[in-house]
Amino acid sequence: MAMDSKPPSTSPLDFRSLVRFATGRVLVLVVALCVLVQLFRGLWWIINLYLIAPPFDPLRHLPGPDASRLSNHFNEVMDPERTPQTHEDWIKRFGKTFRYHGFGAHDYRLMTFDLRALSYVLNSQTFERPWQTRRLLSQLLGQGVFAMEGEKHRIQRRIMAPAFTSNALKDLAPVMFQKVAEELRDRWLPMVDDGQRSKWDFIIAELQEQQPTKDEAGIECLEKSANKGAIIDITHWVLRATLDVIGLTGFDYAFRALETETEEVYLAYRILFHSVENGPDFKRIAELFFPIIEKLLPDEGLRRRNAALKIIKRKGEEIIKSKKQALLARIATPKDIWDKDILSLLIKANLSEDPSTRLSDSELLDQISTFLFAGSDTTNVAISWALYCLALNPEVQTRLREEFATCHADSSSRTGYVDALDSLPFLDAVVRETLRFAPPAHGTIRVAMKDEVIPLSEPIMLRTNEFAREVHIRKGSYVHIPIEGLNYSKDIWGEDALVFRPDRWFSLSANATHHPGLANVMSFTFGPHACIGWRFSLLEMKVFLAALLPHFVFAPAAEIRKYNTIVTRPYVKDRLGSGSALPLRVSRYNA
Ligand code: HEM
Repeated sequence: MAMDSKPPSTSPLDFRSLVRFATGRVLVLVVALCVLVQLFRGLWWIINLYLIAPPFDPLRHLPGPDASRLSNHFNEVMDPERTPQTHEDWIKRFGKTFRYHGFGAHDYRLMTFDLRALSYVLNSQTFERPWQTRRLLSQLLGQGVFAMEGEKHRIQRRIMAPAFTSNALKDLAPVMFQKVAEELRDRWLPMVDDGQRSKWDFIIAELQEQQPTKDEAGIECLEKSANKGAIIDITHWVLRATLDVIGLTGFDYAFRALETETEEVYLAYRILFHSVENGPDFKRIAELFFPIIEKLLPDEGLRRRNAALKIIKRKGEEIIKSKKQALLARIATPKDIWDKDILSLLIKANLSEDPSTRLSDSELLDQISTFLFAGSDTTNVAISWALYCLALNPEVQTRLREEFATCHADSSSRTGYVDALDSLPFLDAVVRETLRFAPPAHGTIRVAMKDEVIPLSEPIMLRTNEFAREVHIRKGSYVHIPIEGLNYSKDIWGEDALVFRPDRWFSLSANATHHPGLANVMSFTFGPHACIGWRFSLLEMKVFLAALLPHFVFAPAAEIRKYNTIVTRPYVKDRLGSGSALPLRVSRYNA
């Protein structure tokens, strides 16, 4: 339709039309200008990102693998099936500090295995978690400690620290960890005795028909234990147990996940776990950068996730309310173990009169989500990998079982149970070796908040053929901290770093003894954002192994591969679509 652009004539009535006409024109002009400005900004952003900024990025001088304009190294640095080989190759070719490419040739990212550089980055206020990581986590967990930086983060850590001291954990262990671990054992005993069959029996039979396993150790174990016991999906059961543990120890809340899988908060968490298990697809990644997509194009997965979050929020509010009342009513009584559980500490901070340490109701709720998630998913994976490593190493399994037979807790002492477990050197070695060999978090990222210079312990040769003792990095650049790569570093762990060998913990090299990582490994990182729950996890792993190993023998049932979806999870090879699973053949141990 043709537009009439002739201005109307000027009678009083026409004057109003003229004003309307002019206003309309001005509005169109303003909108067009705004669109133009935005287009120009977008264009400038793209030109700057791809053409102007890269030639001035100081990281371009670093050695490292090259990528073409649109390719990237994400698979090389994030796929745990490839990273050990990639890291080894890159360290050989480029040294301990190099750069790789993120979203294309323009995107230089620093990766370093130099412990001095890492200490600098992880301890410095200049390097924060990138907003993309924080947004991803806050979509699931709200504004908990994971999403915080600066002063607010420091205060939240200080509030929660007393819940994670060795003493506080010693009180919780026998009551909660042990109780749940023994319940898991009691659930498995009849399954194993009756040779109960699950969907994994059929899937594995099908896989073996298609492709018999070639792994000699696997074949040997399979033959020895064939048709004994039951095939149990370890991750499925251990996640139920670890959710029960963190529910009871952290929040005095019984999911009863081991007993029955019907409790609504448990089911809501399963939906959340499921939403991360299969890794983010293209739409989820796009939503991270442009949250408006979520609103414009909601999908079934998003609706399920939001419904689950609503249930968690409602239940969380109920838990907080009843715990607040109980705490206020008990304030006059002598302190008991609940004074130091996570929720009591959070509620005390919520009730605090000091505004600098007070947590708002919504912050309190978000912390609950954070701890339920961080405290169950990671330990589930850690305990599952421990049982997998033992299944592949029957001699280690036997030795550990023999050590448990020598362990007797002093039941008259408050800390007797934990002290007894802590006195078992081989158990400690197996737990640390599992965390080194199969770290639940494959890596982490920091972003420079301003231009910075990172010191190095060893000089590097730049592409300009000059030596450098420091790396210049500009605001907005990413630093990739390769947790698994550092756990496999031959410099620190020796030539057999890629082998699961708990005995290494009895003769550590100087580099490993002085390792800055918590528990001497990189798995919990270090610095102000390091894992607050590291002691909790070590103890939980020990308690579960102590409850299970004296009763069961674990053997491999299928070929397993690692896949990274927030944490490094086990999957059955060629059955990735079935979700994360670790089927092991579990049989009774008869002494
Ligand atoms: C084997 C089990 C675990 C592993 C491997 C693990 C690993 C990690 C890692 C690597 C980080 C730091 C990430 C970074 O630097 O960007 C972290 C942070 C954190 N972890 Fe763990 N974690 C485990 C268990 C737990 C448990 C049991 C809890 C709580 C009960 C917990 C709570 C947290 C919290 C709250 C943070 C954020 C700390 C902060 O930002 O200040 N984790 N964890």
